[in-house]
Amino acid sequence: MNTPTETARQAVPTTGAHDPALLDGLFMQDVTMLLGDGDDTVRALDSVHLTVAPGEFAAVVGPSGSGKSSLLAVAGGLAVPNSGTVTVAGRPMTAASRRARTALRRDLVGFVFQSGNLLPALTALDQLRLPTRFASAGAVKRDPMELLAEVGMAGKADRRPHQLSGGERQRVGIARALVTGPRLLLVDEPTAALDQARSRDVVQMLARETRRHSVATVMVTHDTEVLQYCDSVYEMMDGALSRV
Ligand SMILES: Nc1ncnc2c1ncn2[C@@H]1O[C@H](COP(=O)(O)OP(=O)(O)OP(=O)(O)O)[C@@H](O)[C@H]1O
Repeated sequence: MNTPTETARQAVPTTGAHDPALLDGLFMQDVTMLLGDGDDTVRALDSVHLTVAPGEFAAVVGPSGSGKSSLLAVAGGLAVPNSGTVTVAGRPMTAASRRARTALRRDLVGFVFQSGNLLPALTALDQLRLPTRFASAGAVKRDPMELLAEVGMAGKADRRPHQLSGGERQRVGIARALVTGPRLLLVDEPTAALDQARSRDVVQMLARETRRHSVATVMVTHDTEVLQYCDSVYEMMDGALSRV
């Protein structure tokens, strides 16, 4: 059986024509994005190539200001690059109108933020129920209680964020991101607010959920300790991405 990384390599032919519409997971080809204007223009992404297959857990490291947030924004259709191709499950995240991009993002992409970003007034269970209400009719919806159980939070389903620890909030955030059955999971510094043991737990959980749900996951991190749980590691430097 192929590892996710081998599948990822095979997914992009090195020669000849290929059709991004046939590629599952995340596919980014020759993506360049300029930010700012005039003398202050920055090449936030510089000819970036990245393929992440379903079930693959990819990490992106790099210094502050190197373009990691820009990469997540473009992959998730929150920003449009100046040039290049970005597809998720074969659907174009670049060419579509803002409205179409919003719909694609809602149905195909899950986001996990630094500190969970939960809504203070909602219980853990309601954090997961909310996005299922906004998902389109055809979108996959997973059972919120089952997902909470998967991340070890079934016993605390009725707790609000202030009644949870940082690691627990992050688990709920991961479950929430998965409840609409995304094909791409974008994770921004999930361990920034956690100690080493909890960081490991959370990242191991991300690795497990990535495989279980066959989602392509991209995690930005400064935490080199957790890279051992990832299938592939990339480094961002002045907007250019290279495999480590
Ligand atoms: N709106 C903007 N206008 C001009 N330049 C910008 C803008 N947003 C970001 N930049 C610049 O683009 C580059 C990439 O920024 P980005 O936020 O993607 O980096 P990062 O690697 O995520 O940084 P950090 O780790 O500090 O979050 C930086 O040089 C930044 O200053």
